[in-house]
Order: sequence, then C-alpha cells, then structure tokens
Amino acid sequence: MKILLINPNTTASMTQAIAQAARAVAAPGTEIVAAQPSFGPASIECHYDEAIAAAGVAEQVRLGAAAADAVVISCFGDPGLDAAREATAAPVLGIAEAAFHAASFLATRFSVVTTLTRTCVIAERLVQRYGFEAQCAGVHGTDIPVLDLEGAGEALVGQIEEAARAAIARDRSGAIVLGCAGMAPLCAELSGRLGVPVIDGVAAAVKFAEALAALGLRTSRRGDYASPPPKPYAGCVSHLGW
Ligand SMILES: NC(=O)NC1=NC(=O)NC1=O
Repeated sequence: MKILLINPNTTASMTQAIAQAARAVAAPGTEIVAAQPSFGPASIECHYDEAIAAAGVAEQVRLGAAAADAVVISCFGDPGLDAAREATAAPVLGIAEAAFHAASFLATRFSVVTTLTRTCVIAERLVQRYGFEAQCAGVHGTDIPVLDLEGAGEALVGQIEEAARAAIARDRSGAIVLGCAGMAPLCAELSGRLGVPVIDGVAAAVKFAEALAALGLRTSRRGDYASPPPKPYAGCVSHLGW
C-alpha cells in the first residue's frame, strides 16, 4: 500500500518530521511517500497562507496521487481537502478531520490545542463543518509559531502541556487533539504527561487511510467529488488542468 503524505507548507525539514511520524505508525506493508508544494508559504498560520497552500495541495495531488492508494493532507487546516477529493479516487484524509473522529471514539468531550491563536477560528470552522460541535469543547491557541515546533525543547513542550491541562480543566474534556502537524513528534511525550488520550492527526489519518484502502473504499466519483470538468488553465498552473 502507498500513502501520499502531503505537507502543505514548503519547509522540507517539517515534511521529513511529519513523514517520520507517519512511518512510525504505518503498517509494515505501507509505503509513505512524502511531498510538499513547489510553491507557497514556509508555514500556514493565517487565512492567506491557507489559500495559497490549498493550491499547493491541489498541485501535489494532481501530480502524485495517481500511484497512491490514499492521500493524507498534513496541515491542521485540512487545506485543499475537497479539491483533492475531486482530483483522485483514492481516499483523501485531512489530519484535523481524522483527529476529530479519533477523539470522538475516546471521550465525550475533547479540546484542541493549536499554534497561533489567530488560527483557532480555522479549526473552529472545521469542527462545525465536520459536525463535532457537541464534542469539541474548545479550541485553544498557544501562540507558538509553527516552525518553532521543530526540535521543540522542554520549554515549548511544557507550554503545550500547560495549555492542554488548562483546556482539560476549563472544557471538562477527556481528550486532547494536537492542532498542528508540527506537534506530531511531541504526541508520545504529551500523552505520558497528561493522563488523557492525546491525538496526533498525522497518525490518526495514516491509520484511517490504511483502513479505507484495505477495505477497497474510494472517494465517490458522483456529484461534487466527480473529476473537475476539462478546461484550459492559464499561466504557471497550465499543467494542472483537466
Ligand atoms: N494550526 C496550524 O498550525 N496548522 C499548521 N500550519 C502548518 O504549516 N502546518 C500545520 O499543521
């Protein structure tokens, strides 16, 4: 089985860190192929970053999904998710959607701890879109920049731990969702410290993707997820049309 793992930002070291977290949980027969857009922001921390990154995800799915049994979009905003599902019949999972589902199996209420506070509204909109308003008790920012998570030391891990403890108390939640792909390498450490399930969306998405692919389930080709209608694409994306 082959899973195309797309980091929607353009920081290669983060792509590798995410791929390492995915390979740590992938089944023996699963190959993780890591990719990132050829253009776009070094990190995704606002609506504008996300708009550009969504196009980068579409590029990588268009160019790389044909040989994949599943695709994972490894940014907590799930940028380009619907476009990716039009662009391939392989199952496409976003790490936020996967993490919310995993948390919903483990607790009646869960909290999200993420990076910049300004990105909370992006996660809150996904909670609504995916139908988890009754179970997601809160989304909380730490104001840790995404790229500061690389090689995070005790100070940052402790900061995330404290934010998670405050969220558990304030929200009366029973599980924590890590609201950034860059937090994936910290999941085991935080799980040991917090005493509640801590869900990393990268790992959850990889395992759900394996399950769907193993069941032979693929994205519906009817209705709004049918392939895009053929038309010319101008300029630097002329090779991405249908
Ligand atoms: N909430 C976030 O920090 N999302 C993210 N920005 C990135 O560049 N990767 C993420 O997962």
